[in-house]
Amino acid sequence: MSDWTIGIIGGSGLYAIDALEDPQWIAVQSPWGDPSDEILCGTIGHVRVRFLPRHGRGHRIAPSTLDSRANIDALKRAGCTDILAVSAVGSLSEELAPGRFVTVDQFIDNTKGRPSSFFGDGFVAHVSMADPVCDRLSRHAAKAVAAAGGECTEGATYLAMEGPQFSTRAESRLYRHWGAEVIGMTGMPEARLAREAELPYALLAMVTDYDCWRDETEAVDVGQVLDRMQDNARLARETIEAFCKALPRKRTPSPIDHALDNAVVTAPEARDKALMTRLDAVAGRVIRQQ
Ligand SMILES: CSC[C@H]1O[C@H](OP(=O)(O)O)[C@H](O)[C@@H]1O
Ligand SMILES: Nc1ncnc2[nH]cnc12
Repeated sequence: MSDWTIGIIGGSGLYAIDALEDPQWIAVQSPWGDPSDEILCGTIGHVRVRFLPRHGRGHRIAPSTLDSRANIDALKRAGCTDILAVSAVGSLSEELAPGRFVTVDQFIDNTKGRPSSFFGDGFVAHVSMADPVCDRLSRHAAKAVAAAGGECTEGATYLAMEGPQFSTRAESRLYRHWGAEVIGMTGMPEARLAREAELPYALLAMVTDYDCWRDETEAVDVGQVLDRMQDNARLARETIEAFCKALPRKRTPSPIDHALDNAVVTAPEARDKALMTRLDAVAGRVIRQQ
């Protein structure tokens, strides 16, 4: 086995993966809440894989109520070194037609009131989100899409909306003016939390629709998203398999493994013990150092 443990977060339409050897659903407790489901643990080639369906099996959990803190914390507790998240997205760009895969490299967070940090009073920390994804994983994901026979555009700005309703036409056009290229409901705060947990994170998005800005296309509905996802599910699964199999055996360190170095501002004597206990997985590395 290599030293990669890849957490895969499966989005709409991706609730399990069949390429896993020795698959086992395992419940992982988190002090932050209930993860969306048990974690499907197994291996693909030389890589340990921990798969978590973002909305739970059967798509039980809505984007606004799914507990991203519990999900990221549980994946960290399950030993993940890196996370590849998969999402269905609407396209805000003519060139990104339904069926295409996209690696996200920037986010605009327009979600409202979701818990978006592990830190707070008693343990204040500020990580950089300037470059919110791991380039190495994103490049690797794009190559895996090509190896599986799909087409992937590298680098797009993802607008995270609250939902669960889809956007109005005015919103959809506004987001295009803001420079957003794809839209979804779950990429934030997930990406922020992965960074706080020092987990390199990449978001592989599958374009399912043109949202509602394009006059010549029907406005998005959930049927369009799920139909497109069903068409793409095989490609998504083969991409995940190709992604794991092509990882080099040796995982060289990423700067994101140390995202909390120089991020914590609360003096050791002013820290909240109860919060530090909850942070044992996410920030244990820096807590133990100080
Ligand atoms: C099922 S349509 C809207 C739903 O699909 C996307 O989910 P995910 O990002 O988990 O693939 C979108 O964000 C919404 O949650
Ligand atoms: N148009 C859209 N808006 C928000 N989330 C989506 N997920 C898939 N398509 C979407």
